[in-house]
Amino acid sequence: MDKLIIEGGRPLVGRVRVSGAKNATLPLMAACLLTGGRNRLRNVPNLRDVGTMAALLRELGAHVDERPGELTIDTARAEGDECPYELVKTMRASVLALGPMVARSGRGRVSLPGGCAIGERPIDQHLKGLEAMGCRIELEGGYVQARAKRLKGAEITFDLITVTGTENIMMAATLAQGRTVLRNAAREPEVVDLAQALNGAGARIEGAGDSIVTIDGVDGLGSIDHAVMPDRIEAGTFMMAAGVTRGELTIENAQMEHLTAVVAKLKEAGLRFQQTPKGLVVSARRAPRPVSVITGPYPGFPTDLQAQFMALMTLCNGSAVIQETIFENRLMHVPELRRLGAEIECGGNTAVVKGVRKLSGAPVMATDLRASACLVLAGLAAGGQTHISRVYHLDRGYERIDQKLINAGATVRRESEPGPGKAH
Ligand SMILES: CC(=O)N[C@H]1[C@@H](OP(=O)(O)OP(=O)(O)OC[C@H]2O[C@@H](n3ccc(=O)[nH]c3=O)[C@H](O)[C@@H]2O)O[C@H](CO)[C@@H](O)[C@@H]1O
Ligand SMILES: C=C(OP(=O)(O)O)C(=O)O
Repeated sequence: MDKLIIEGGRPLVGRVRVSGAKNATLPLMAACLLTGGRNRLRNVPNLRDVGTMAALLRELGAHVDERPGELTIDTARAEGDECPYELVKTMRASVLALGPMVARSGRGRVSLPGGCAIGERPIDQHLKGLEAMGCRIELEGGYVQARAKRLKGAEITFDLITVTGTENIMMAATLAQGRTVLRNAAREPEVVDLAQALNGAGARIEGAGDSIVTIDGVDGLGSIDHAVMPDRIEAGTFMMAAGVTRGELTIENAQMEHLTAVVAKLKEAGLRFQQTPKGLVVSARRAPRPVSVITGPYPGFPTDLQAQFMALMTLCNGSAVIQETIFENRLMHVPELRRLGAEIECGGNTAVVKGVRKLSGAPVMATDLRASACLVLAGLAAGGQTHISRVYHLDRGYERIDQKLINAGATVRRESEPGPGKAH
């Protein structure tokens, strides 16, 4: 297990480049199962989760060739139909293989993902969608088993907005017989990226990015050849890094249109944004103004940036209220932020952050991916040394973050510490 040691208290100044999005890459990799051919994904981030999804595809019989920034995934022989517990327990997104497996071969077995640090995260909506398409679902021995002769198009209204649920059913529907209409679908840009890649391979998906998505099933797909969209959560994290250290970062590859709600809040807090030929320049000169946020499905404020935003607000000149509405247990960074000197009161899923003048370094522990990013930001702003243990969480979703921060002037060191690793 690695830990990060950050010598904080200095502004970050320099350039950072945003990598391809984890949350777009994982469904795209699963989508390759639908094609039964040789697929190419570009702008792929080098992340632990990408390695796990590659291992899962290999387990199913695919040939995966990993090169820097690129994956070739040949699914001609991917006849396997079981995603085992050992892989699913380290990455919930493994469930994205279920829809494609059933669509392709009429059967799929996936270990039930179960809860994780941020909440219970059931998959009932994925299963409801598959059942509506004619699947028989059985739960047995901790596994979900789905079977169908050929999936049939259906009208499906999700009870709540689910990102991977929308992606799973959208993928399954591409090879179903007839038309599928998804209502109350997730509108996240990663859903759009997936639909574009599938349409490029011959799928007939309309409306991705809206809450109603229509998919006309086809008999087969050609190959996927697609460049993964930039990671909007990583871009947002860097914006907040500039803000919390009162520095100036030139962020390359940031897509502002995916971050409208976030940029609006950061501007309210006093951060400055300037689009230049070299990238998006984000800067801050003084303590942020207090700004309250409520997380919501896209285009709302993303839950995956809530913790990092809280790190920024710990140094605001007033009080900010931060409310998490997507996951029931996603404020675990609060006690760790307090260890760095933050003043935060929590009630249920709401945190009231009373800005302090400065944070000071301390040993802290990362509990999940975005909580880790929040602690990195707070550590960069805090005077003295912050030791962040369990950074394997961070490595699930941020490509070489320590190196990127060092390039922007941060003093960060990675050390290994004894003990077993666990992803969730
Ligand atoms: C790989 C990936 O893309 N992960 C993202 C995806 O996760 P993921 O797709 O797992 O998250 P969902 O959008 O499904 O979850 C939203 C809420 O719906 C609930 N729910 C979901 C499905 C279901 O069948 N039943 C149910 O009750 C969840 O417990 C949660 O409370 O979207 C989340 C919300 O933006 C992000 O935080 C994750 O980074
Ligand atoms: C919660 C996240 O990811 P996952 O859905 O893969 O656990 C995240 O990216 O913040």
